[in-house]
Amino acid sequence: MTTLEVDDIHLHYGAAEALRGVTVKAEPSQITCVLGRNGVGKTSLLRAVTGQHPVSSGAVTFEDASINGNAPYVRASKGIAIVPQGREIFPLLTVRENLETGFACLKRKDRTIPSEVFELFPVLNDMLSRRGGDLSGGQQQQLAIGRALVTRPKLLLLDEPTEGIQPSIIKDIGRALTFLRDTSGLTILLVEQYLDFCRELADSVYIMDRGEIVHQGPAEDLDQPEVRRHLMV
Ligand SMILES: Nc1ncnc2c1ncn2[C@@H]1O[C@H](COP(=O)(O)OP(=O)(O)OP(=O)(O)O)[C@@H](O)[C@H]1O
Repeated sequence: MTTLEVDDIHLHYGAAEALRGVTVKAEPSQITCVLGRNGVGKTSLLRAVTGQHPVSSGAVTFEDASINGNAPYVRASKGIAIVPQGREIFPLLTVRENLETGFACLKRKDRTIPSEVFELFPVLNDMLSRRGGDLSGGQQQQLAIGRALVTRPKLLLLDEPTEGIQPSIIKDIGRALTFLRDTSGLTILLVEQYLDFCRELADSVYIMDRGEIVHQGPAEDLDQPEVRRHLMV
C-alpha cells in the first residue's frame, strides 16, 4: 500500500497559483525528497497534505483513501505528522510540555512519550524541564521531530529540517531519519534545498520548480549536471 499519493493537485493563494498539477508518491520504509529553491512551492505541497490549505483540484490520498475533505486534526489523528519550517516550538513551554502537545491527536491510553524519542535525541531527556525557547536551533529541531514522533505517525513530513542548523546536528537528524525508516517502516517525505542531505538520505527524489515537478527519479540522479541545473539560482 502506498502511504501517500498526491495526484495532479493545484493550489492557489487568491489568484496566484502556487502548485500546478503536482503529482508525488511516498512509500513505506522510504525517504522521499522534494528538492527545490526558495519559493517554488515546497511548503505549499506540505500544506496540501496536512490540510492547512485547500487544494483547488486534484486528489490527496492517504493509505488508499481520499483525505481531500479532512480537516488537519483528522489527518493528524490518521497518522500524518509535520515538522514545520522554522520548527514552531512553544518558547515558554518546557521541553516535556512541548512534547506533550503531540498528545492532542491521540487517544487517552496512548498519551505517553515513546522511549524512542529520547533514544534518538538524548539531549531532550537531559533538558526536559528547560524552556523550549532556551534551546539552540539544532536542539529545537530535534524537539520538533520528537514532538511529531509523539503522535505515532505513519507519515512524517519535514519542511527544510536542515535550515540554520549546525553540521553535527544535521548528521544526527539524518541518522535519526534513516533509523526510523529502517526500523519502523515509517514513510518520510522531506522537502529541502540542501542537495547533499537529500543525496545521502533519499530513496526517491522529486525536483520542483515554479509550482511544478520538473524531475523525478532515484537519488543518484542528483549526480547528473542536467538534474542539478534545476536547483541553481
Ligand atoms: N500564505 C500565502 N499567501 C500568498 N502567497 C503565498 C503564501 N504562502 C506562499 N505563497 C507564495 O506561494 C509560492 C510558493 O511558496 P512556498 O512557501 O510553498 O515555497 P517554498 O518552496 O516552500 O519556499 P521556501 O523555501 O522559501 O519556504 C511563493 O511564490 C510564495 O510567495
